[in-house]
Amino acid sequence: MTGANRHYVLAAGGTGGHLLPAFALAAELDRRGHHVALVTDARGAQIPGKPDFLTAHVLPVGRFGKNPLGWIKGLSAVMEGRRMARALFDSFQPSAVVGFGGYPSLPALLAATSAGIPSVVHEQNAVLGRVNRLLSGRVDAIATAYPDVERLKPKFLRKVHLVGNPVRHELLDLREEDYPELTEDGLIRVLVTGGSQGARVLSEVVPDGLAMLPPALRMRLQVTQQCRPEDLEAVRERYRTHDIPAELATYFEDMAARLADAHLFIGRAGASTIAELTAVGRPAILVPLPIATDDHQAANTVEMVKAGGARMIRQERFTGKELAKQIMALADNPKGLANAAYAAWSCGRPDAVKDLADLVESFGGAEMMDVIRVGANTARGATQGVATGSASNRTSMGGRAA
Ligand SMILES: CC(=O)N[C@H]1[C@@H](OP(=O)(O)OP(=O)(O)OC[C@H]2O[C@@H](n3ccc(=O)[nH]c3=O)[C@H](O)[C@@H]2O)O[C@H](CO)[C@@H](O)[C@@H]1O
Repeated sequence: MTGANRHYVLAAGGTGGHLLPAFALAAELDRRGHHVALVTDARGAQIPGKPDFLTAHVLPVGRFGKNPLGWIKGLSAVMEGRRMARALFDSFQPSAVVGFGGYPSLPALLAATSAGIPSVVHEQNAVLGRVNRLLSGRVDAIATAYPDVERLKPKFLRKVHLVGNPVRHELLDLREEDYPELTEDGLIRVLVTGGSQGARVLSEVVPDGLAMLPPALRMRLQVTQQCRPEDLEAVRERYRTHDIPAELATYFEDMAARLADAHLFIGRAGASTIAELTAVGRPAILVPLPIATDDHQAANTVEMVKAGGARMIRQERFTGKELAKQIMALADNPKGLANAAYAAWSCGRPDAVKDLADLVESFGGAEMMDVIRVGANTARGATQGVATGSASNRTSMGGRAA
């Protein structure tokens, strides 16, 4: 489709939420024979998971303080970052620059757009982040993870390409596997995680909430729960009191195996968590982080909830009683959880990294944007005039019809 041996620069900063999709795209572009460089900040350079071939170029962070001095400092860091990015582009000669959000994205994309280098931003959440918002008028394309993205001006919809969020291979491999068997009296395995940092509220509410389920259901529970280190002992004690078997850890390295076994997920609504649940097809009770910028975790739940694959509980209403009520609503008949699993699966975008790489590759050669207008995988995306990724992700569910 396109020639190999092009050069691309990816810019992402701060947290794994921005860096991990950049690493996934870097690996895909490298696999296609291109050269890739990363522009990040000091924090981003420490995030584990960077492919070995990827050289990281560190830019100063341009945080804008609230007072005039903070503003001047922020602005001068952005200008310095822009100058450094421009010097890198002069020697590396990228065909396109791709920003994933976080502070380093801003100077890198400013340098690209002012030099006439094609530019793309990828938004992982269902609300356009601050840096992506600032850049949306200047860049050539906006890749999104959800059909509806808040805080995106309608006049920029024509630049939008729905691709999804990249998901690790070992999780994608589970997409064609069946939902784990759920018999009338067999085990119900519940997985609870709070995102990369864990979440205290899950430790406080989930054990007692599960204990409020009717005895016939409660006796079948087997829990796997991520807890912050300081909460581990108290949570262990709660489960012991309720006589519910539970395996607890501060972080599970084997998420693929954990999700493969789980009948139900309870946790936060970070972008990767949602992408993984919908890639594998697991029903969920989602409790968005209330302090997430522009309430983006609540927005992230909308598609899954509408499809019937998840229930959302606001943290201020997240009590044991409410949790038990929502679980009962999901598992209201023997096929309830399996049906919800299928609904979750139908929201998955397993071709995210491929579609994003196709979009990026469409720059810099004779071939242009039409190559990624390959289908319409949501009616809403189509009516908005949003170019979408591959439609192939919606055709089957590996024999898991409920
Ligand atoms: C607290 C915070 O600011 N979170 C933001 C952060 O996501 P944050 O990194 O907190 O959460 P995500 O859901 O995006 O990712 C969590 C990742 O950790 C993995 N995991 C989790 C627990 C565990 O025991 N083992 C494990 O491997 C999950 O499988 C997943 O891949 O960036 C995302 C993308 O911008 C945002 O949507 C989130 O709102």
